[in-house]
Amino acid sequence: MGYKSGIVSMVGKPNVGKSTLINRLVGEKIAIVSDKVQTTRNRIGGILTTEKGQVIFYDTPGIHKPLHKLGQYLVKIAVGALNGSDLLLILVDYEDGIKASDHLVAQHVNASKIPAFLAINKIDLAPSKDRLVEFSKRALALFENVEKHFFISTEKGDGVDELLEEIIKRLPEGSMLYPEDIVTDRSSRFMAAEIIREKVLLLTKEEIPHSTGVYIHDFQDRENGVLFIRADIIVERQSQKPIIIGKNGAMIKKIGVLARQDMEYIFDSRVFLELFVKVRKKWREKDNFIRDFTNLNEDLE
Ligand SMILES: Nc1nc2c(ncn2[C@@H]2O[C@H](COP(=O)(O)OP(=O)(O)OP(=O)(O)O)[C@@H](O)[C@H]2O)c(=O)[nH]1
Repeated sequence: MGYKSGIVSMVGKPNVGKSTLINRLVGEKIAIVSDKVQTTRNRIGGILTTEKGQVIFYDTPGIHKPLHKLGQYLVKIAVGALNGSDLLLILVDYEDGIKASDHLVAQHVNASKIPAFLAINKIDLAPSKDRLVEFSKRALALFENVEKHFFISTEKGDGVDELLEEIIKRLPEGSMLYPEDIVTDRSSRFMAAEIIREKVLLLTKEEIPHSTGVYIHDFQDRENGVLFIRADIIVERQSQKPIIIGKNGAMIKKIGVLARQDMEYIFDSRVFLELFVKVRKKWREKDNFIRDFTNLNEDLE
């Protein structure tokens, strides 16, 4: 068998574990992970190169019913991302069960006619094998193009190696699409913005997450070997600003420290990070703001 290569798009409702799986597979912190829904706002290619093949993973934003303009756009990316994939990897969540959002995912997946694997995730939370089998039957009934299904725990790692092996086997023969040492096709700017947003989500409460954007103003290698990054955290309401800044600046300092630590690890460089908070009313309704603050790279219609 020759060398394999191809694109695998992960699909599944928000919070099903797509980012965790990509991180586990690719082994570096690429897609940001949080326990709040709709973390992933963009397509993040995690690239995995082994002796047998190269897989380009796309982590698509969760497909869900759009509630506002940004939501509509996210759905558009999720559906658009399926075209051009060699294989779809559908994730369903044992813990959360089959919901309306899974039916929505199934609609898009079935319409695409692209071959698919189904991964039943979070099996570490299942009380018995029987329950899992019963759940898998219900999940399989939703999808028309599933060739194989797998039981996995992206968090614990169970079943992930076997899944990967089968994915590579299923891809077409072909040479590497990217150099061996590349793990993502996203820009460092994008990664920096996502890291900051992850820390905001992690440290603030419910009122903040869905209305937060990050805009990277400066991203420069300085002569002294320090990477200088200046970024704005964008909120929608004046009342949200003090939450992010915190008492005497304590919160923004914490966000900055945690983000900088991750950046230094990922960029393998010392990082100087400067953060500001800006209020942009209703930015999620305005195309130019959406483009800047979510770092989306595709044209809005
Ligand atoms: N117990 C358990 N939790 C998991 C597993 N996989 C993911 N999680 C948790 O589920 C939550 C969501 O995981 P993500 O990887 O961010 O999910 P996602 O599908 O990328 O989410 P969106 O970006 O919102 O679409 C996180 O809190 C994970 O820690 C698993 O196998 N077992």
